[in-house]
Amino acid sequence: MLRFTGVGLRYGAPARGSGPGFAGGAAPETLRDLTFTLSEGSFTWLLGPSGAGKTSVLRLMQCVLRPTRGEVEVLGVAVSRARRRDLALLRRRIGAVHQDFRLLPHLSAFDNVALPLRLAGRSESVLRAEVAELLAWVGLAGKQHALPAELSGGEQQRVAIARAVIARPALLVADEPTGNLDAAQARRLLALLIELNRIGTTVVVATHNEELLLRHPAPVLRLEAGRLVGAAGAEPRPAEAPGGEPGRDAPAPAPAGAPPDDARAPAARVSGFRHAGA
Ligand SMILES: Nc1ncnc2c1ncn2[C@@H]1O[C@H](COP(=O)(O)OP(=O)(O)OP(=O)(O)O)[C@@H](O)[C@H]1O
Repeated sequence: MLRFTGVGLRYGAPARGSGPGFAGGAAPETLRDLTFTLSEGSFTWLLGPSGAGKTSVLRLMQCVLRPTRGEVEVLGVAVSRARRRDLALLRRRIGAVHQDFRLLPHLSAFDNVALPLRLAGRSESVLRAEVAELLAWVGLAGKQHALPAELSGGEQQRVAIARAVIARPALLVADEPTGNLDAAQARRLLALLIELNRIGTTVVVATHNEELLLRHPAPVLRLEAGRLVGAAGAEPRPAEAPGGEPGRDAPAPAPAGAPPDDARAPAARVSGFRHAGA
């Protein structure tokens, strides 16, 4: 479960509880009064104009930032009160796709994707097949040995996505994960996120890509100037389609070009699946 209670974030200020005498600073808050709960296994779109605070919300969910006010609870852990060591362990259960990819430049595509499994102590013989399968699924079978600098922006984004999902995290946060992908690749990524969610991962995706919302209607958190807009921040309907109403009651049919059922993402075919640390 993911719970924000009265959360405020002010960049440049010490996190709540990090030192005595903290008065709050003079800069305006980037995030203000965020209160919402996302249940375990949910799928949520995070929307809002540029600068609204979407990346900041995802960083709080990833536990790389602590709130300056209020409380963030991630997978049962209250982040403000958690010890550094516990936060490090918690982060291993969270997959993240960053807007700027953050691939390790000296590692090949294969080794970047393999990293979370190696950190989890998986044997080389097992991880080799899993990494190869996922890289093939995202269309990079021939690029396993390429360094990030030898890949296009879209290819780097696909490596970043594969790295985020390979360990089947309990929580996946993705920041504009289709920003560098063409329409077909974006649909394939969506299929991967849906399969991961279907086997239990809580998924939160920040996006400006309206087509994705129409294809996969799900609850929406909408931010404007650091605040949630809409009732309690959770809207049950996706953005309206031009000339149509794709709401939750009438999910959009998969348009032509969507992956067929037999093209299920690798995550869906794993039997006996358990989330990292579950
Ligand atoms: N490290 C930082 N230090 C200071 N201010 C920051 C920092 N990161 C973000 N901000 C500010 O916080 C505000 C929200 O930024 P954020 O990146 O969360 O928005 P966003 O909705 O993700 O935007 P975009 O859609 O353009 O990525 C912006 O005004 C930004 O300048």
